[in-house]
Amino acid sequence: MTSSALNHQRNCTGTSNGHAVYKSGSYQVVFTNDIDSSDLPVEVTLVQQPVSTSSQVQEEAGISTTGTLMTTDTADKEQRGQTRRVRSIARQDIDRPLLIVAGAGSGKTNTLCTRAIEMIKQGVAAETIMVITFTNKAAGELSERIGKLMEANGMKGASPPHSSTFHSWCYKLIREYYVKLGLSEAPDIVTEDGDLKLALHLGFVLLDDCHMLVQCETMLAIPPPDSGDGPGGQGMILKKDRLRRWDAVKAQATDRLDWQEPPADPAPDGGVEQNVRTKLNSTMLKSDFAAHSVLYHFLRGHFHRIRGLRDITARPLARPLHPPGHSGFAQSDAYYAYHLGFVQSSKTRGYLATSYDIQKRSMIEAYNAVLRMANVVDYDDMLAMANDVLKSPTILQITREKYRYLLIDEFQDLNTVQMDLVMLLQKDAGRVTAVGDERQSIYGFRGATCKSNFSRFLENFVDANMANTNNVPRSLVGSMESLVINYRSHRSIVDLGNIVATAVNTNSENLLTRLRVPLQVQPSVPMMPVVVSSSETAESEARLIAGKIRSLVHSRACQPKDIAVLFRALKLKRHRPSACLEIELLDLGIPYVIRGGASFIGGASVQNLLAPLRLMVDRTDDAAMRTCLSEFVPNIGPRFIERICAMEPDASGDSSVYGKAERVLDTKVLPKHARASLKQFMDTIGQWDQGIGEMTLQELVSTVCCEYAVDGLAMAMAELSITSARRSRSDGSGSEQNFGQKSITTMLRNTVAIFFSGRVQGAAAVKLRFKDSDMCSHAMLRAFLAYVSLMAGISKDTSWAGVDAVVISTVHQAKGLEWEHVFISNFNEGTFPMKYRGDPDAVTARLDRPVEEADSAEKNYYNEESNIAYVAITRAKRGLYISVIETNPFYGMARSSGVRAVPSRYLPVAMWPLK
Ligand SMILES: Nc1ncnc2c1ncn2[C@@H]1O[C@H](COP(=O)(O)OP(=O)(O)OP(=O)(O)O)[C@@H](O)[C@H]1O
Repeated sequence: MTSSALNHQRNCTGTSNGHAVYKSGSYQVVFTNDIDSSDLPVEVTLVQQPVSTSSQVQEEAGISTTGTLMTTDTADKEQRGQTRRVRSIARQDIDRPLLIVAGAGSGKTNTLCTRAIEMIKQGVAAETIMVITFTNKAAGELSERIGKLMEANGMKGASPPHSSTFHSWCYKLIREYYVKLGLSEAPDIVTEDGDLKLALHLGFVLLDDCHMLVQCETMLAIPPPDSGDGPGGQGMILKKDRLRRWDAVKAQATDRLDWQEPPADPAPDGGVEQNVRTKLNSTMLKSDFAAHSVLYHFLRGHFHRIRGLRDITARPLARPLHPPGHSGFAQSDAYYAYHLGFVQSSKTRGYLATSYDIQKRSMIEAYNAVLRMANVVDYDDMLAMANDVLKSPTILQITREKYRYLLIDEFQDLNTVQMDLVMLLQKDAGRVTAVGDERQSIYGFRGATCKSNFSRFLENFVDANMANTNNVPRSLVGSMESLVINYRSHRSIVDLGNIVATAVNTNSENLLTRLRVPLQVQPSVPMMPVVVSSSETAESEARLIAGKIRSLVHSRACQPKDIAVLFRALKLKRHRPSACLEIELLDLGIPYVIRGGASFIGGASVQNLLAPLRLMVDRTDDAAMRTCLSEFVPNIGPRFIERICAMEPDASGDSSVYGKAERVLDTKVLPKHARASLKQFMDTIGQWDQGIGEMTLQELVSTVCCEYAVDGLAMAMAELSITSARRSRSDGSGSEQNFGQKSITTMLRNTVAIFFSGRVQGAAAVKLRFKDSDMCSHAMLRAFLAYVSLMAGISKDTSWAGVDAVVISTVHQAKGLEWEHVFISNFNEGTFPMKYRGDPDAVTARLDRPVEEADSAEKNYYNEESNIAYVAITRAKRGLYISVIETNPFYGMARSSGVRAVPSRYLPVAMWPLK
């Protein structure tokens, strides 16, 4: 018997209105099934007792409460009281430091914005105020809130304070003072998708099998044949086999990368990617020794790593690793992600400066060297370089004058370098306001130094405005305020947040634990139940959530954009945890967008199918053409694709792969059977293109699916995860294969339907006034493809901002945001928290961990995991729906194994779904 069932037996106390009622402590658990479809899993609703848990939690924390509901008058008074309180905090001496430590939804950001307005009211020039946060979205929200407050305070039209992210502010500084960094021109920002992966790829590409590894090692250790420099360079007699091997290395590299002889001068408009290629090409071809050695180290770092990986997984790298845009890229994406993740997190944590092992160091150094050669900076560079710029006393003075007041949101997320920047700017003046919440510290894995941020603030800004009341030694206190009322959420959501926040055994009693008080709710806030549901599988969970979303949207309780579904992670190996939900939402015609992870619709199986359509709107889309060649043209493999790519551009300079494929048909470069298949493909695309204007978009998409959907099936099965693929639908569609194919086809057809539905407010379809009965045009097709990219989380196109769609997001990406209704998927052990694997690389090494706590890595890890649960819960304003899956599909708990998944430890036992 499961523990939830035990709990069921223990607590059942009778029935009420047809529902079984269970009591546990101060909870009332109502066993209900209020969802229309009878085959849905049973849902359990937690309703708190009238004298709510708020009072219990507050009493335990020593906070008195009457626990009674207030009248409207009282609520108004309460509201006015809070407004006064926020103002009084905001007005505290603006020239002195202020630290506000408070829980989720308690108005920290609000208070920060109000303080900026107070500063302007008191005569501070707006342009000397800098309000700073972490993400563009949060910075945008800050601007919006400040704008509204300015309007409310009669300052409409006046110039607002600067609001920026740390990174964009640092980048501005670097661009202004790049000469001080010894750079000849201002660096560009490396692009996540292209350049970073390319930098790593340049190492990988030569190393995709053992044979090549050995060759690279040998060949790169000696200068190439035409070298005049380097050790043993001049006059060195190279044996014939070595010469041959060198040519072989170069030939393979040429094949893989479209390696070209570098032009005399890099094309000025060639872009960052071209520059990286050109410079590294020349290191190979011209054998400039210094650059050659950089490449050598770069490669060395990688193949040690790759060998290590190979040992761990005991799997050879069977597939070549492909550059972004190459048709095989999706498969190798995981490798890039792994290596990029490693390099970036290592840089952030500053391993380079510590005694990290030599291979890893050389890998990072080499990676940095590639970026420097291309004169691009990544996000870590921006911070470190800004710190370097500010080492100049003159620049520091100018910058301090320019930004006299600094206001920081999400203070707990600063890393050491960001904290150093704050100190550099404000240590003497102390005109700094910081707001934060230790409970929302979830970026330890990226180097955030939460605890030391607070203590550094307090130690450095000892000039206290006022002491905190929680027995914090006055000598330590800079200036603190605690906001204790949550203005965002309904009572039961706040209660659950408090339970998660207090249930966790935190580290020893420290300053912050003394500052931490449970959140209270506005007494006037009505009580809405937190809904806990239990589903058998990921598929039934998806149906349950999608069904609930449909009822919310249909009942006009809210719009799709007021709803979020939060996942702990959106990509686990090759599984896409959101895949089932995406299918269900599309089935129901509900638009969605993905934030912070990979979606099923963004995965290779669906995106490959869109490649022919992409080609139709842009024949020069080489990535789409390569995808089509490798996925949909029989008899054409990687070798033939490279032969096509190696064709010369035509007289007009057309160097597109599509153009080359057309020309290759008139040559004997490919064997007859391959040419025949290629011709058939090109004819099909040509026919479809001619058909544009004669069929609707729906017909066009259906035609493409009919022709090609079956080809991407294997990948789709993997992405849907085994359990999804095994699902047999009630419509009797039968086999796994049918299901996969049907899913993809239906998904795309449904996506088209949503595109036209007019639901996607602010979207191009609406702006351009397309109708589903219109014949498809190139403009319509382009808009549709842009929409799919947005849904998939691939696009960063801002013209789609404000799209009315359900947000599917990771918890990390949801930080600082709020929605009317929040669903949390898979609230199981193993997901919330994710299992500690004891690997400091992967999870929890933190710079702020004192030496004596070194053995408490696991404890720190689970602390941060509980913060993640806390952040997820506290994003909800009105409705919180927690879903437990009984057979957790992502952690090997297959139903057949008989192992039942356990609800998350953060869910009080009284709330466990009963079966
Ligand atoms: N004094 C107030 N009166 C009414 N509503 C408020 C007040 N302060 C904040 N709110 C509302 O409560 C919600 C949360 O506010 P805010 O985002 O400022 O909190 P926060 O402490 O920064 O939250 P988090 O740390 O979870 O991101 C917002 O919807 C905001 O409009």
